[in-house]
Amino acid sequence: MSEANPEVHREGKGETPGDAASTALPSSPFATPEQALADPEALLSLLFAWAEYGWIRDLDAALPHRLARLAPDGDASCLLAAMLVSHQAGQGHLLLDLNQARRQPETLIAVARDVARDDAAPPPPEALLGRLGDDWVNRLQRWSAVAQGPGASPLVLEAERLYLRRYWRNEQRVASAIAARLSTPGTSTKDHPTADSDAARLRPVLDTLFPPSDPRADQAASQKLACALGARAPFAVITGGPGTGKTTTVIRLLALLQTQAIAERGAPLAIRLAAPTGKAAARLSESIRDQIAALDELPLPDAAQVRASIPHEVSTLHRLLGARPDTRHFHHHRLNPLPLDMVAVDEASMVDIDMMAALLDALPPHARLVLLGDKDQLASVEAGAVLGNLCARAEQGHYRRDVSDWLEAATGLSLPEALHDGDGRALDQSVAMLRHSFRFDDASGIGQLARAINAGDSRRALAVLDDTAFPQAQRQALPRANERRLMTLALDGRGQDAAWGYRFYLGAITPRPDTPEAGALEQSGLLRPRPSLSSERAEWDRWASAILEAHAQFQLLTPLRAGHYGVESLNQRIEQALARAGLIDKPDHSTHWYEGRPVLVTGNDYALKLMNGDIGIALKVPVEFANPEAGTTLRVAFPAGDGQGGIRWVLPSRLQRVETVFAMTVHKSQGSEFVHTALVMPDSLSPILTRELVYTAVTRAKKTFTLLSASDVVLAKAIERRIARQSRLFQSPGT
Ligand SMILES: Nc1ncnc2c1ncn2[C@@H]1O[C@H](COP(=O)(O)OP(=O)(O)OP(=O)(O)O)[C@@H](O)[C@H]1O
Repeated sequence: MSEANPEVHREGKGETPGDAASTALPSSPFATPEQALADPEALLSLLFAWAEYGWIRDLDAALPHRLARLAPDGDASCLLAAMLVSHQAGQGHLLLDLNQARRQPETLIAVARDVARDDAAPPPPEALLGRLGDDWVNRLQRWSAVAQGPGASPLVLEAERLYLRRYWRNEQRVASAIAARLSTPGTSTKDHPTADSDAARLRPVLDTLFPPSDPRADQAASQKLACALGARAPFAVITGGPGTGKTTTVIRLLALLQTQAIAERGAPLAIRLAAPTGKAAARLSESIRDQIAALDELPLPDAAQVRASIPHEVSTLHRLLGARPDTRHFHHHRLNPLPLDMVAVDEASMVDIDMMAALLDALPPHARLVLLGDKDQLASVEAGAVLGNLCARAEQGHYRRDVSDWLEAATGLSLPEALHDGDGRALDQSVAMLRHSFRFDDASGIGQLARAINAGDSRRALAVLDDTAFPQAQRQALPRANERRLMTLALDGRGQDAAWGYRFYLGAITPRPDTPEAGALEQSGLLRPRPSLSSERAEWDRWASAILEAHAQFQLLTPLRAGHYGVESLNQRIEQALARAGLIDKPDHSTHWYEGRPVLVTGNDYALKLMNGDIGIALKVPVEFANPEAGTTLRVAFPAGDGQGGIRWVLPSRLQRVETVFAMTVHKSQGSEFVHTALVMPDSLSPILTRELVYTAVTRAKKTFTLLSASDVVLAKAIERRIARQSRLFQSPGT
């Protein structure tokens, strides 16, 4: 099933038609399918009509247009394939499966049923695809724009799969760089211990990090095994749901590797931690501080040196690789590799194929790579599903007997029989799955809900949401006409069980005495009086920091950008409701900036040190701190991410790429967490509604999740539908 990018998807396009018209009527201004397939010019005009109808992007129509000039020997079916491969890339797929395109054309391009039946509309894509003969592949093979492997042609054809060259090259680069790490020769060397003696050397350190006497040793067993696997080979993936201890495990893995390096080489490894977005990097920076501090309690040899050698900061991948403005190229690459022995990347599900290829390219061959992430979350916004591909077999383990024996020697733990596989692939031996959530146990509604969604069990998911035994996960019906219910949730949250809406943080900006939120703010220590104009900057920082923390209590999520339940409309309607309730002062439509406006940064800005995903709040502060004469102005307060509660104050006029964020797309919420998260599900099906999307939304909630759902059917269908991004990365046996 194809998946849509929220940036281009319009609500209400509906399901793809199963029985679309196969020919246009004679009165139609558009070419018939036969005419379009017989004449490249007619096809190109039809493609532009499809773009106008919003069925494909302008970009998708432009590629065949360009190739028709560059390589005029291609016929209309070749140009159609070029459009489709571009369209597939826009949907996150690395390739176009020609076989699928012919046999299930309706799965490729979503065209609303009513539009497809409209006689005035152009013939839909499947009317053409259904007419392509078996010789489509041969025609493509003969086209000069296509090559069957390395070369300079814009397209690559490999066994009935057509790629844009960039994606083909990057898929190859990622596959071969990982394969090289999986088959590192001499794997029983000091650097890559796999021999039994190495397992014996790891054992005491692993037993210190995960003491068998710990009352939670059983729950932490998969963490201990993951640590051992991570030390065994120069490539490892650690996947697990929310709160399963990915951060805990990676910090202990670093402690293990550094303990060994210090003992054996006399010096620690050069290690960096990275994440795909600024927000994810800041969140990891915060949680590793606690994890590193927790190492203090363990009697590790050379403890102080080990702790000091674990990075305390996390950078974005862009910064690690040295992004160069306005190009895809980085400062570090194969010829100028990073001076490192190891990189660990968190939130790896958000890393697309291009970034993964750039990272592997920039790593020296000896450097270890550890990827951490939740395989069940949405894939990257850009093309590829690298973590998903790597973890496709993680549930069943597939560990070979020699590896499980080695693991037993290193950890003292034996693997369950079900995770064994005599034919396990090389990659399987480097993938560890954490199976116990320390945050959401069996009694937790969010844990139960996440499990039901992952199992594709929509009935169970609905039962959990309706079960009063699980108050942390609830749902409310959302009839389209019932705007009040939606706005009550946005403003007040659930009211009970301290699950607040936006009234909460706005109460931290302008306190309203004797309101329930004032009491709750007071209790949580977030109610600070607004500093006086003569106050020092530190005082304003503390005030803003409390407001940002109060803001992180609640976030409304939606799958869509456009339409009634899209972010744009929701943001406007919530702003109006807040203004009506006297909670914000936004005089009219033309006023974009007002005190309390929460904004989301939508692109990295290195000059301002703001990263994609950062959230800030506009606040009225002195023009000059500690100078009451200078008057006041609006500035946007962003967390400085310094671990000290520092604030970066930015003038609104300097912010080029921000949007209001009362509502946020689920895609943009990846890498963030909020105490109470609410998801609005639209009332009609669309390809964007998938299991991964619902799971990602639910797992953004730290304590409470509310679903606003217009239709049980839409929710059930979404949970049953999986994203299947097309790529060949580690998909075939023998890898
Ligand atoms: N072995 C353990 N023993 C006790 N507590 C643990 C253990 N592992 C993790 N925890 C606790 O569980 C919580 C979640 O752990 P952690 O942050 O490492 O998980 P995560 O998978 O990285 O979470 P996230 O979903 O935020 O990515 C933390 O409070 C952590 O201290």
